[in-house]
Amino acid sequence: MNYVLGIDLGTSAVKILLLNQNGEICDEISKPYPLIQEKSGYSEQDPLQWVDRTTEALSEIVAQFDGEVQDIEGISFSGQMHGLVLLDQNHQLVRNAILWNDTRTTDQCRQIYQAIGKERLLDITKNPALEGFTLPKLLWVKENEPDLYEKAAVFMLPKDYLRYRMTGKIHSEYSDAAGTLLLDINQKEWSKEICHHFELKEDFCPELVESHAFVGTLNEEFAKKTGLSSSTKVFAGGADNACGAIGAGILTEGKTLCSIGTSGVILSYEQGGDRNFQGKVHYFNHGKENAYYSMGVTLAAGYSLSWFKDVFAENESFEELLEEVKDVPIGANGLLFTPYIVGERTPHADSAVRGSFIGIDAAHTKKDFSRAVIEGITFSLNESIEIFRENGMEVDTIISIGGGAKNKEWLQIQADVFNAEIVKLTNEQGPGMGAAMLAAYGCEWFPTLQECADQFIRKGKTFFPNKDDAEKYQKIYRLYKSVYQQTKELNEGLKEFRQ
Ligand SMILES: Nc1ncnc2c1ncn2[C@@H]1O[C@H](COP(=O)(O)OP(=O)(O)O)[C@@H](O)[C@H]1O
Ligand SMILES: O=C(CO)[C@@H](O)[C@H](O)COP(=O)(O)O
Repeated sequence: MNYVLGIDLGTSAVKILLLNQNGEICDEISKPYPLIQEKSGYSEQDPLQWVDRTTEALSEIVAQFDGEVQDIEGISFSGQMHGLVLLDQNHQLVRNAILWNDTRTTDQCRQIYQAIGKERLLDITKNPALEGFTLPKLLWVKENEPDLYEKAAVFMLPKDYLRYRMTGKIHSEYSDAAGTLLLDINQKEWSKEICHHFELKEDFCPELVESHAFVGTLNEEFAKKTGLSSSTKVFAGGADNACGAIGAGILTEGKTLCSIGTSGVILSYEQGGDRNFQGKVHYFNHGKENAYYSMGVTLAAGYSLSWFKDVFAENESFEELLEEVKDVPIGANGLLFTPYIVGERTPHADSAVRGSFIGIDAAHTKKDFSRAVIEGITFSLNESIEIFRENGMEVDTIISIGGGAKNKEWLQIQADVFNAEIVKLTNEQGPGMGAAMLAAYGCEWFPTLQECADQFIRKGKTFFPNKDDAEKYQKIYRLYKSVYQQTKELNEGLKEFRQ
């Protein structure tokens, strides 16, 4: 029996899966690492932590593995998107990585529009200039840390840096490159026009490959440290949302995904790069060759819940925190939460807005707040579904993955708020499964990714919308939608008091 490893370099942790040829999970290990948040709006990580935690996790997997280590045939990756990693000429790190949920770059987004023009940027990249994307981060470093910028010889995305440290080879791949604002997503090449505008040398952007491309084998040093064989094949991998989609079988038109991790996304498969959402949702290359996906993003989905838990229920598990949610009626006894705790992306690209609890009553207890938090996150994701529906897409069945799919009350809330059937997968492992599938496909275990999905992905319980409950949620959703406009100005006024 042969095996593959899927490495999901998430925001909260690296999660590694060992899968056999039947798609059965033989081992899984997760190692957390911290966020570095020096100021409000800043979010960084030390890339060396990614490498060290991955090395530890792989060593543990190998130590627990009772087969022949040479039978672990391939490795691939899924990575948190958009993060900027800068290397100098000797391929040493220049600074910490600036992550996708860092929103310090509002001025740089403005500069991008001034230099390229909004319409032209949309033509080339299919996406607007958002604080979370990579190019604005690069311009921020240029403006604020010119000495460090001078030293930078190449930029990388998080999982591409990890792969470089495992193989010694530098590459980028289309699904993650699509989130940089430097890729011409239809031509599948770094945009000369954008690079030229910002004086980026040609070799500043790594060579582009497909997600399933074989990029080399493990280097001797990494193999020795982990106990893996140096003949293990390494495949490029994909952006975490592309991999989440692969791992959930979102490989044909009409399929929709809801993923609640640190961020939350509603993602829809696109066969071509030609649908026009005018930048209202993101549009990226898929991890499947020559395919795309569109997606709306809630910046702090799972993060809102983990923030709430850390601040108000530090010693409780997520299960304990959500235990009593079922005893609270729809609408959390009149309490409404907006999850804008680090700003928002879809539908409000706004880095200054912040979250709110509206309607706090002396009778409310913690369980009302817990329910309000998960309802609010779900309302925010519903705003992305609304955009898809307004653009003529039918969204009647949604595969739900990520930490948020672990709780059955929340899955039912998704069904009722989205007014769609919600399918849970039995072997749901989020993006790590997609990464492992890219390795399995790369190893030629299957002629297509679809055949790999047919073998590996198993559907579990379906949650059906309840008509009465869906109607109640519609009413509250209308109120939810008005909170953004009504609190926008207040939040701008409060901005100067944030640290
Ligand atoms: N048992 C649970 N029930 C509901 N939500 C959960 C549970 N466990 C984790 N979560 C949510 O899932 C999030 C983490 O999801 P995950 O997919 O692991 O994230 P990431 O890939 O961003 O690191 C947490 O922030 C939390 O809000
Ligand atoms: O910024 C985006 C997508 O545009 C995020 O989805 C990141 O890719 C991080 O994902 P998670 O850690 O929440 O999985």
